Amino acid sequence: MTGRQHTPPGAGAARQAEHAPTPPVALTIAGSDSGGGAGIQADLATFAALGVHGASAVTAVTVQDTTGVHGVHALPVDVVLAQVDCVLADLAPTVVKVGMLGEACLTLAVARLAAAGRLPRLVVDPVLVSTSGHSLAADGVTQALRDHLLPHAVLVTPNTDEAAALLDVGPARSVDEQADQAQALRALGATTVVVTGGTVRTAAGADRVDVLAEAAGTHVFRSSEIATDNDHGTGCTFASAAAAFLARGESTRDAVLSARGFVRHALRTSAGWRLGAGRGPVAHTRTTFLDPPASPLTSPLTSPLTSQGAPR
Ligand SMILES: Nc1ncnc2c1ncn2[C@@H]1O[C@H](COP(=O)(O)OP(=O)(O)OP(=O)(O)O)[C@@H](O)[C@H]1O
Ligand SMILES: Cc1ncc(COP(=O)(O)O)c(N)n1
Repeated sequence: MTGRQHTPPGAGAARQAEHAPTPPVALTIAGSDSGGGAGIQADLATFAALGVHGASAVTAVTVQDTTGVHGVHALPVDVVLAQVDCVLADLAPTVVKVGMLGEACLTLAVARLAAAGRLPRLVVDPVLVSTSGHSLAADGVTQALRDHLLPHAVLVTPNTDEAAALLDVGPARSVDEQADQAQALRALGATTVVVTGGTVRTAAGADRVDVLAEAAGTHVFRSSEIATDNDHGTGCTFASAAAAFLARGESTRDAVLSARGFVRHALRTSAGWRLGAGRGPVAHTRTTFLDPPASPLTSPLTSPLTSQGAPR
């Protein structure tokens, strides 16, 4: 080739993009939701929205839409572990998020990897039952999670029903009971536990309450409920957003606060959507959180830590 090469329009931008900083990598080990609202699909969309490269190990294929779960097909344990192995070896994720495991044998196999120190900064969303009421966990999963996997987690994110099931007690009837359950779960060995989705009736409607338990104490985050029919997958989105913020370098407590802000923004953004005949997905990727790219981790995601009465 002779002379100066022709530079096509936009090539400068393309070259710049080639030199974008390497993103952090997170691995999600979770089930597929064919409707795209929860599970692997929610996790990867959330990672992408937050500038984190998402790798995935699929544990099960669910036949699912916004109206419910119509079938669950577990993948063989060795197929799941092969996905995890190759991602760990090649992409070196710095955070691993676990969602639906489905079967006790897989839960135990993942716990063995965690015990061997192979799952860095483990975030566990102990998925047991879908919001639509379909079981996503076979016999023995609850016990395997409680006795073998949770003790290795830096963060566990049960909703109030999952917390009660893991502790084999009734659902919390007050914020104090929700806090007691968060601390009781933490006593099983996880560094931090946040029990999500408590509801407190108010004169104006309702508040949603998440309670975080850590070594330093218990923190209650309380905000007004967002009126929407599109709340399918909020738990997966919350846990994967927390994993993404951990991967971006935030402390666990800050990552939880940022994840809360992300989910609330996603809920608000999708509140007017009509996707499917049932409870639609939240707006995982229609967020403007990280715009402009400069100082991406400041407002409006983060909010000061408060006990009682977090930002609305
Ligand atoms: N309608 C709502 N308004 C405000 N916050 C909400 C609403 N629904 C869920 N959240 C928040 O979303 C986060 C995770 O929600 P939640 O506890 O409902 O998870 P989950 O029950 O595991 O969700 P899912 O099972 O649907 O994936 C929490 O911070 C919770 O407070
Ligand atoms: C594959 C998969 N993982 C997790 C959930 C929980 O989400 P939800 O409680 O919103 O149904 C789900 N429905 N499907």
